[in-house]
Amino acid sequence: MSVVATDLEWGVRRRVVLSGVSLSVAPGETLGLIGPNGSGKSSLLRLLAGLKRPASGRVQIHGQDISRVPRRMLARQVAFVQQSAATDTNVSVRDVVRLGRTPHRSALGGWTNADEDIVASALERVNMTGHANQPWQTLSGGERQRVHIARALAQAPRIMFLDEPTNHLDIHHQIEILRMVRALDLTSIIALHDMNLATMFCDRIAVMKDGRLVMLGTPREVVTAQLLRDVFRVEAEVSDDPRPHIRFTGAPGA
Ligand SMILES: Nc1ncnc2c1ncn2[C@@H]1O[C@H](COP(=O)(O)OP(=O)(O)OP(=O)(O)O)[C@@H](O)[C@H]1O
Repeated sequence: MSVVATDLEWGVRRRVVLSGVSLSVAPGETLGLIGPNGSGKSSLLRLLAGLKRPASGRVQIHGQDISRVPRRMLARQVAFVQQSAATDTNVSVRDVVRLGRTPHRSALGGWTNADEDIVASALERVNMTGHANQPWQTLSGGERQRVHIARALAQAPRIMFLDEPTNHLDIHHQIEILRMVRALDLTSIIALHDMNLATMFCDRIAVMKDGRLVMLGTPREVVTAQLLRDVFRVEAEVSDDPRPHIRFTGAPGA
């Protein structure tokens, strides 16, 4: 499913947080969202997923304005993996992943074997089958992150939004999770701080700065020494074989 944003504006009280953001993500594409702290990545993801309403502008998913799509229908199509999301504490890992099935269940329909199989396979995909009966609150930070991703997988969405999905993960699981998301037959938009991971796993990269989208293109077009200096205020060398790879050399003037 495609995601198209047109001229989004959003703010809090009198402060403008996002301004003039337009972008278009093709069905099946993996888009990376990068930018310094506070540049508006999470806010933009929330607007694109329909969790917040823009002050002006609009978001269309599969050609439909999401402000007109009923919430339940939207929840069947869109999954959102938040940064360090809180979950009710007194539940098992399997119960957390079962929550992903909620939008697909009818008011009268019970829990089916098909639901249980989907939950089991979501746990398997993130390597958490052995933890299925463990209380949620006893998990490590990285394990929680993987369970949140399993919950999103159990939702069987057509579009997945992920806000810093790798921030608690060891390098093996960072790569595994991004490889898995990329291999899924869905559109994904992923806010990431690690630019080398963004260049490895994203078809295109969008760059946010001060609430504006300042660049959008392939990793090769976007990830340059100039961009790293202008947007992130770091000096770096970017090699280009076969994808851009960044070696940081210091802060400007350091
Ligand atoms: N509900 C809110 N109330 C007040 N300010 C907010 C709110 N939501 C976001 N902001 C502000 O908007 C700006 C953008 O925040 P956002 O979380 O979108 O940035 P980000 O690029 O995701 O940052 P990070 O890389 O640190 O996660 C920040 O300055 C933040 O303080």
